[in-house]
Amino acid sequence: MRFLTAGESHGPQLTVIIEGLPAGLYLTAEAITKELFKRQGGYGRGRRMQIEKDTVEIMSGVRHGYTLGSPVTLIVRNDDHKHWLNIMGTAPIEQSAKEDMKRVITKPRPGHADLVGGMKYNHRDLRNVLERSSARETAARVAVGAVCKILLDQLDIEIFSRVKSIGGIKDNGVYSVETIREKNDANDVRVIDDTIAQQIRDSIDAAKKAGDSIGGEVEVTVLNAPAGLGSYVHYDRKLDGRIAQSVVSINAFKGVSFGEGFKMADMPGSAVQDPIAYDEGYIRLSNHLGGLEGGMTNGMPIVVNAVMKPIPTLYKPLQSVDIETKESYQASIERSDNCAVPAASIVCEHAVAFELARVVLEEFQSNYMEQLIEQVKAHRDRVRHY
Ligand SMILES: Cc1cc2nc3c(=O)[nH]c(=O)nc-3n(C[C@H](O)[C@H](O)[C@H](O)COP(=O)(O)O)c2cc1C
Ligand SMILES: C=C(O[C@@H]1CC(C(=O)O)=C[C@@H](OP(=O)(O)O)[C@H]1O)C(=O)O
Repeated sequence: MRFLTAGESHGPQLTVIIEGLPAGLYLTAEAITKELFKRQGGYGRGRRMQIEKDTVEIMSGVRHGYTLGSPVTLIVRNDDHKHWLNIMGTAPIEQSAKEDMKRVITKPRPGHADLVGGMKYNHRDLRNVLERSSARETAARVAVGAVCKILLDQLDIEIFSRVKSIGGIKDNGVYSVETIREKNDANDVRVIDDTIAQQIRDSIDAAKKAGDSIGGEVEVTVLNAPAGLGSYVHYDRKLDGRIAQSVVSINAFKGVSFGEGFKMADMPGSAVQDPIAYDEGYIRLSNHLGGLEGGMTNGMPIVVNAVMKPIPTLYKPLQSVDIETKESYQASIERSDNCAVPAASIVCEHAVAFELARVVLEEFQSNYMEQLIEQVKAHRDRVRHY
């Protein structure tokens, strides 16, 4: 399975084509949209999210509610586009109004793609860069992940996420799966502890007031993935590596780890490796490694931690240089979120869902859903008795 996304942040729409889905998967636009709504929310988002009502439309590959095995095309219209008709229009530059040309961006924001993107593609208007480098694209990635979650649900594989810290304020509690499942969407910062949720909101407000931004850490959990997905035999088949690529490619994500993650550097081996036992199947007596050994799932929950840096657009901008005059200026200010960690946790969850679904479809015969379900069941039975 693979996908392509297209679309500029203030263009007419985002488009996704997903190729390689089995036939016979029950898929509705409403179910996908439900996941997109979660990404739209979250404390710290800017005004754009009040303009949009991210709603998915299915344009191909589904008939009477079921996938056909042909490419599935999804679109999400940008409601904000109507405010950008002249700026994002197709009229040749000579016909553009002087007013619009004044909105050319020449003062790159440190930490965003503006300067290097401009150098690389030889753009003089940095809007040509930011329109595509914007995390608007992550709405399309969530749409893909939502389809993947629906597919994985048919195989009893569940994926969810939560926020573990924002701006240094941590929700360090050890929570059961049931608690996380029940509480991760219960507040607008997606932490489990309500007192910490309020401290985080205050911290986001304080950063906003100071013209600053903050980042944080998120956790994605995958339950009931069968053992043996991925492979140890070659670098690009290792599932931990594939998940890491998928997650770090999300805008502003700078690090990923599994299970105990970077803490492992300070732990002895006896506290890191997970002892093996047998109880009508192979189990582990702990899950420090986060469900992955040798680039393969080991049957335990997969636990992915990921770090998002603070948003680069600052209302109190840092020093920059005007690319036309080469003079020192403050960077330009684009309308912006000041913290998008809660929204980004949803993106991360869906990026992991894509990698999981992709590896499942590689591993098992999957022209149609019944075949896939049967194959996964047979595999689970075999490894249980191995
Ligand atoms: C959900 C989400 C929302 C974001 N919103 C903004 C924003 O409003 N303003 C901004 O400057 N960056 C925002 N970012 C981050 C930038 O898109 C990102 O920093 C930029 O594309 C540069 O890429 P890099 O940080 O991965 O190097 C957001 C990221 C995510 C995941
Ligand atoms: C549009 C989304 O996020 C955008 C991501 C983003 C950026 O620079 O990454 C900048 C902002 O764009 P705008 O200037 O249009 O408000 C965010 O709103 C979204 O998440 O759907």
